[in-house]
Amino acid sequence: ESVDQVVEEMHKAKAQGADVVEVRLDCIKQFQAHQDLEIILKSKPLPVIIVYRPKCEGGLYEGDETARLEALHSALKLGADYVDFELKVAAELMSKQNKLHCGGTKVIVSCFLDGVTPSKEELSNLATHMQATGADIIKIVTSASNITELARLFHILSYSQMPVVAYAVGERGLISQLLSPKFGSNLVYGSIEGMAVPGLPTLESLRKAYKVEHINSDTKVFGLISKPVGHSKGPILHNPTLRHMNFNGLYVPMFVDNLKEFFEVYSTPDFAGFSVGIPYKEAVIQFCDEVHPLAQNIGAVNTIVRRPSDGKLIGYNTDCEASVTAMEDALQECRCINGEKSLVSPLAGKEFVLVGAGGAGRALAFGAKTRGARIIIFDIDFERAKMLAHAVSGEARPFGDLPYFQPEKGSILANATPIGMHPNKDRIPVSEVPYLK
Ligand SMILES: O=C1C[C@@](O)(C(=O)O)C[C@@H](O)[C@@H]1O
Repeated sequence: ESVDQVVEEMHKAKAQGADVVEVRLDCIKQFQAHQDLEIILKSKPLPVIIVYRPKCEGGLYEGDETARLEALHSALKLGADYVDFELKVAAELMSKQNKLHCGGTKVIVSCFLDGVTPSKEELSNLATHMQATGADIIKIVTSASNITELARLFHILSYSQMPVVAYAVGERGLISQLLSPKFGSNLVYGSIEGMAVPGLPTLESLRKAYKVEHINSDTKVFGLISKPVGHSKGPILHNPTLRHMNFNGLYVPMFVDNLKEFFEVYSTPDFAGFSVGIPYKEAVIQFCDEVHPLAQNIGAVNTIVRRPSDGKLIGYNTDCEASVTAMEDALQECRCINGEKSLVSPLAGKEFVLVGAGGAGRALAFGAKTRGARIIIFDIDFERAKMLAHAVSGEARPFGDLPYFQPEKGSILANATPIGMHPNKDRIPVSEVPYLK
């Protein structure tokens, strides 16, 4: 909001690994164009993009248009590395002055499209129109309401003859930014610490979790299909693993609203595999070409591989074995006798109280059954609880009875509900104070 702060934040951006920094003049209070730009451009530690967004284009500037354009021209004259002109302005300037440039400054012509992302043809026409202004780089930003719209932006990025930046903002737009280097984007935007911008990844995540500098056209994409998706630790788990294996791949969160449309649009070998999260673990089975017998039995898939030989989607369930062995490992630690682990599963014969009979719950129940546990199931949908109980020879209880349930000593409680998920991490589905008869 002040020139001093701009200078300070530019240095922070550099320290956090940015290559270029965008300065939004419209955010500076009592902005004095010439004087302030001189300070900013003299003290810049990195190449700078100067942006001065008016309110009608999503910015904060509400003043006179002539003063705004004069400020942008000052930035050109003072040697800003890049100046961003909105398409409308750029087209007008070109028709009046026949030029947008000054010195070595590069001109970005930008366009923000609110609402549904236009078709590929419309986007191509728009890109041609933007290019005709004499821009060095064109930048198209949309507000995607569905992840499938992003494929049109990837198309523009892949086929454009000139440098393009194209991405969508919002939770559903995130992968357009993370994957944009794969499809040829010139810049990836990230926000610096303490200045989170809704819908933009943080610079730190771009550098540390996603390592965008390593992404290229051969990078295979893996993603978590889920809704919501922001809670997942998947990216910080899988991306370092992929790098450790020297595998050119990237794991990204994919906010999916419609499974059918998703699989239709993202059907190329570039999209090599998926994790499946809440609420799709059961519904996704119908989109798999083949399903592993264990996953078929459980009725839930949490991992999909696109088979390289024929592109078919093969569904697996890794939740079952993973969750049960995690519990066994934890219980074995308490059971070690003279440093020896017992060969019998510590779940054998135990009371196993499962809350939530959805995709994750089903995997847990099947896993616990293979280890000989006695399974008691609660779910807000009693029919669903009964169906699962029938499949694992367990017992379903009405959800309303949960607060009064008297567990056996040493009984295991498994929470397979969204209760306790980010951001309400300290919640659990039962009372912490036992019910006393
Ligand atoms: O349950 C989980 C967690 C997960 O959904 C996630 O949020 O990262 C990913 C799934 O593959 C896994 O089965």
